Amino acid sequence: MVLCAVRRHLLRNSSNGGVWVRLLQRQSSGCVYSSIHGFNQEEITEKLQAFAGGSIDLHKQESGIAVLTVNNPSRMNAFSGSMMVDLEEKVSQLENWTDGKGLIVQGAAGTFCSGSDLNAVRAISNPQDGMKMCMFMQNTLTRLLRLPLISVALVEGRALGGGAELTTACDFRLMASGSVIQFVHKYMGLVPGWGGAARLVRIVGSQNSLKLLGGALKVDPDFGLQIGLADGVLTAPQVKEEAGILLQQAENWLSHYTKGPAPVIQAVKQVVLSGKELPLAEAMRTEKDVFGTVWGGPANLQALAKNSKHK
Ligand SMILES: CCC(=O)SCCNC(=O)CCNC(=O)[C@H](O)C(C)(C)COP(=O)(O)OP(=O)(O)OC[C@H]1O[C@@H](n2cnc3c(N)ncnc32)[C@H](O)[C@@H]1OP(=O)(O)O
Repeated sequence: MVLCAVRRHLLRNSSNGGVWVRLLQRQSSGCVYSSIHGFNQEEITEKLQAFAGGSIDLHKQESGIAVLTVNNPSRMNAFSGSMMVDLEEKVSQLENWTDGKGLIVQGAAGTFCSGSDLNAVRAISNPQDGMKMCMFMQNTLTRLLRLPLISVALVEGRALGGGAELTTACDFRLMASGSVIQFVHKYMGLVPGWGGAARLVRIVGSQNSLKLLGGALKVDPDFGLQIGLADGVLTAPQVKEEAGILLQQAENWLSHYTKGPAPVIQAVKQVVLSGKELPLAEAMRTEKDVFGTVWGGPANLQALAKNSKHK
């Protein structure tokens, strides 16, 4: 539905150089829930803000790769309510980053994320509030996955519960040696609610998903590679002083896919996303429209002028 709107939008503007800016703006409405589903963004934002602590830090780099850090180390990077609101704001900023090409999502201080802050969970343990929080996070994580950036979750330490769900809102997952992704929801008397189950099925299939959720299995890097949850394994540094090495390794890995001009990389993400999310005919039409944004564009004309050979 959203990409259909994007496609119509592109059609109206395909001869215009500002098309990508408008495409990005349009994507910010790429939510699953709106007022017609009884979702009231202001109301839940206010409620979440009451559970403070930690932050989501965004660092945009010259390379076109941004780093988003889940930062609440004293609680193993658990998501407080204010961090959920913070994440939504950072996703909005990324939607408007016209020079962006890639994104790395990591946790602070050597671990990824231990899910919802259990203190907040206890305070809003009624189903109504739970579902409002769930709609808020589904909207945000859907927008994160739909960013016109190639995204990677860099998993170090543990990704538990909502933290495991967050990894599925990225295009790829890189696991550091010794790391674990675990959908521990069953142990909490829950199922995923941040869209993690729906995305997991699309990544590892329904058989593997049933095993991971039903057994709350610990996914280490080898198991992650075997079932397709992990896309690569990185060697975790032995000493604290070398902590930045892992991020560097992840940037090197990602740069293989983000090398090139931003409009082309963003177009790559867009055609793959529409192929994944839309029925075939609509995906084809979207692909044609996105193609129209790069055909005859600066990168295309430069390549033609160079008479490129691809040996
Ligand atoms: C969307 C649904 C969800 O996400 S439900 C939440 C799912 N997550 C969990 O249940 C994680 C529960 N926590 C744990 O299993 C352990 O704390 C893990 C992460 C394995 C770390 O163990 P360990 O290395 O022994 O450290 P620890 O337990 O002493 O933790 C350090 C401090 O962090 C805190 N912490 C940890 N996780 C959370 C959390 N999700 N919410 C709130 N606080 C959390 C611990 O309570 C502990 O705090 P303190 O030092 O005792 O004050």
